[in-house]
Amino acid sequence: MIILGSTGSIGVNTLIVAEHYNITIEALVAGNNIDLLNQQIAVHQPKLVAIANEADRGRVNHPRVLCGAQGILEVIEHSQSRTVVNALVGYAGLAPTLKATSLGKKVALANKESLVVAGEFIDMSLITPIDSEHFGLWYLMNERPFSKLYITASGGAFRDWELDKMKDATFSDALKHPNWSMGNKITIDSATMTNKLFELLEAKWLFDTSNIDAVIEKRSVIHALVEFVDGSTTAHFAGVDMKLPIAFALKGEVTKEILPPTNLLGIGSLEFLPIESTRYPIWNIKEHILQNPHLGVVVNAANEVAIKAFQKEKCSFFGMSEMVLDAYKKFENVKANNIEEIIQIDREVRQYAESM
Ligand SMILES: NC(=O)C1=CN([C@@H]2O[C@H](COP(=O)(O)OP(=O)(O)OC[C@H]3O[C@@H](n4cnc5c(N)ncnc54)[C@H](OP(=O)(O)O)[C@@H]3O)[C@@H](O)[C@H]2O)C=CC1
Ligand SMILES: CC(=O)[C@@H](O)[C@H](O)COP(=O)(O)O
Ligand SMILES: [Mn+2]
Repeated sequence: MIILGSTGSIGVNTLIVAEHYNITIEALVAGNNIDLLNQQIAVHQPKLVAIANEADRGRVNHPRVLCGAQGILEVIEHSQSRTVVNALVGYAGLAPTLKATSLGKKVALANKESLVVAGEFIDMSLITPIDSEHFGLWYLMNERPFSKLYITASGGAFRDWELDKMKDATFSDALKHPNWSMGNKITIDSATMTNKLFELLEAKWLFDTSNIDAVIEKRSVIHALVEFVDGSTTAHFAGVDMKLPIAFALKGEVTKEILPPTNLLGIGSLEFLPIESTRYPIWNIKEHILQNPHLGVVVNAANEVAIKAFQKEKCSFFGMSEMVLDAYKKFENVKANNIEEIIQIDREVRQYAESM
């Protein structure tokens, strides 16, 4: 197996699961965290390694180190492994997903942006999601006909803040996720509800349905619900730990305990709340983008520019969704016919967003 993004939140959890199942690690890909990568190299002895920057090559304790975006593609190209775990973050994960699937490799996909940006052009038969909600949906559906899918949202860092106070929220405020410990980008996306919008699109491509919605469940005890044609609804309860979805993505079936069972008497009351666009302005486009999922490339590109601007204090918290919604309006008539056009649209949207 090869792991793209081994030094990140998902990558580290994936290595724990891989050790649990004695899965051989053929290659590791990291960005800048060379110290952690060297620790992982010492334990897993990969044949091949890639990192983001050439300047760090000398610090990596390995004889075969590739670098940059091209280096990641070469790792995939030269690997014998049938499975690639894509735990890279953002648009940077798309080309590796396309490379792996073009070689017929299975992709255990945490990098949801691959599907948000180019789901139409990805072979879903090779994709297994590493995402708690989509694992839950798959677990519940169990190949039975359903009438509607639901995923839950924690509400993110500002779910209980006064709207007025959110106007002055900072990047570090937004990193305080109420339930999960994750990488920075997804945590910011949780605060704006962009992560949930992305997850609706992810589910559209994975399960070929737009009949899906999201509700806030603040405890993140329930991750997904499926409403079946008979009118019954089942819910997926699981602990706040990605090792369960990862174990299923790697092993297909899991026959022993991965997480402590849910203590039903310890949960207390559960509540489902609506996602309101006054607090999460990105939710204004939810219905439209579900009917026009090809516009995911626009939202993702503008969102990545907006997050960088927010981090550099060049825009406010709500300024991020203003940037995204502006770009969405500007590019609402684009439709890519192939990956080359996806790449072009991404470039144009980023240029537009950066000029705002
Ligand atoms: N964290 C979670 O619980 C969940 C995450 N996801 C999704 O999984 C993906 C990964 O998320 P997460 O683990 O939180 O992200 P992190 O930011 O924690 O990790 C990202 C990983 O990608 C590496 N990386 C980033 N840029 C590059 C680059 N240019 N070249 C090589 N490596 C790079 C980082 O390296 P380094 O750190 O060494 O710089 C790190 O190993 C995202 O798409 C996210 O939406 C989905 C569900 C849950
Ligand atoms: C763990 C996981 O799957 C994340 O996508 C998490 O669900 C994000 O939390 P939010 O529900 O706050 O977006
Ligand atoms: Mn999720």
